[in-house]
Amino acid sequence: MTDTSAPAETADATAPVIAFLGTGSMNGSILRGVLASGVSADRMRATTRSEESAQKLAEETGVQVFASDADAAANTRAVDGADVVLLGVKPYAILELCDEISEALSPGTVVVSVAAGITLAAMADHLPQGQPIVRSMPNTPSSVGRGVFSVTGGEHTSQEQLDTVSGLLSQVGTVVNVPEEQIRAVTGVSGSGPAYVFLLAEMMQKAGQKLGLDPEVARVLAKETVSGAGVLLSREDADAEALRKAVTSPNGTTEQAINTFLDGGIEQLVADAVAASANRGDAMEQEFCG
Ligand SMILES: NC(=O)C1=CN([C@@H]2O[C@H](COP(=O)(O)OP(=O)(O)OC[C@H]3O[C@@H](n4cnc5c(N)ncnc54)[C@H](O)[C@@H]3O)[C@@H](O)[C@H]2O)C=CC1
Ligand SMILES: O=C(O)[C@@H]1CCC=N1
Repeated sequence: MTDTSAPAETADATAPVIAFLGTGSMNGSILRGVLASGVSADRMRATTRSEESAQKLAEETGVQVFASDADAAANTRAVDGADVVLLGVKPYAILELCDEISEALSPGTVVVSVAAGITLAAMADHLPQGQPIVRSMPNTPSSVGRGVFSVTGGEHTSQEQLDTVSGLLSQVGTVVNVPEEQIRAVTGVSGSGPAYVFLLAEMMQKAGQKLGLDPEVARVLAKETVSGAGVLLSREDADAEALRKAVTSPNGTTEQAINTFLDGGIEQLVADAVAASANRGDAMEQEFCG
């Protein structure tokens, strides 16, 4: 275990205590976002697989971090006394983690899974009878407070408990409520979505290089274009179509590029890619939840 000294700020004793179990890309993004939103490190605990990553995370964040390879009880220690437990391990490991922490959970602790392909019913089978459960589909921009999350409450989750989880997640992004059968679509659009945008940036950089730009210049142009366009789109009432049209002069350069995308079938390709992500979520449900 890596036990850090108490952080300087005073913890808000009314804020929920959150345990982040498995703090890789996704749960690490949420943890960092929650911390940056002003929640005290005193109200959080985390676990990682290795002692080395536990130490790094503890030093970076001031959160108490337990390493599961050094301490077999790491996850149960982190859960003890938590109001909300965020399960952030890979899908294949979620149900085993539910079994592992079951005895340490209080009846009112809300267990939230951010995993693709793990159903509420499967989690309920691996947690104590009546345990409040929430299934969420997040995305990584939550690390900068710009995530988007779907939430779906389980059978024994009260509206108040769902509101607690939504309130927590809304500190690092936008929260939408969806029925469980729509999580596949959320996964296709926003869960996997940041990767599509980064892929576009990568491809723009490569295309710029092909046209003779220095690699570093191409990188800066692609990165600043994609992130700058994201800022424009993030403004209230901004509309993607209107913003696109504002760049596209009649018979100008952009029109040629947009027509090339459309003639090349980008609309169908994007629909196919979003559906492929959703379908993979379905297949994972079959694989891991029976
Ligand atoms: N990466 C993403 O953009 C998104 C991921 N998700 C979901 O988030 C979950 C995690 O995915 P990533 O963060 O991408 O994976 P990751 O591999 O980056 O993170 C998982 C972390 O859990 C740790 N871990 C594994 N077993 C552990 C244990 N027993 N105790 C403590 N720590 C343990 C691993 O060392 C690793 O750091 C998955 O279920 C995925 O479906 C959902 C939406 C988006
Ligand atoms: O690729 C994955 O399986 C996870 C779930 C959504 C985004 N990343």
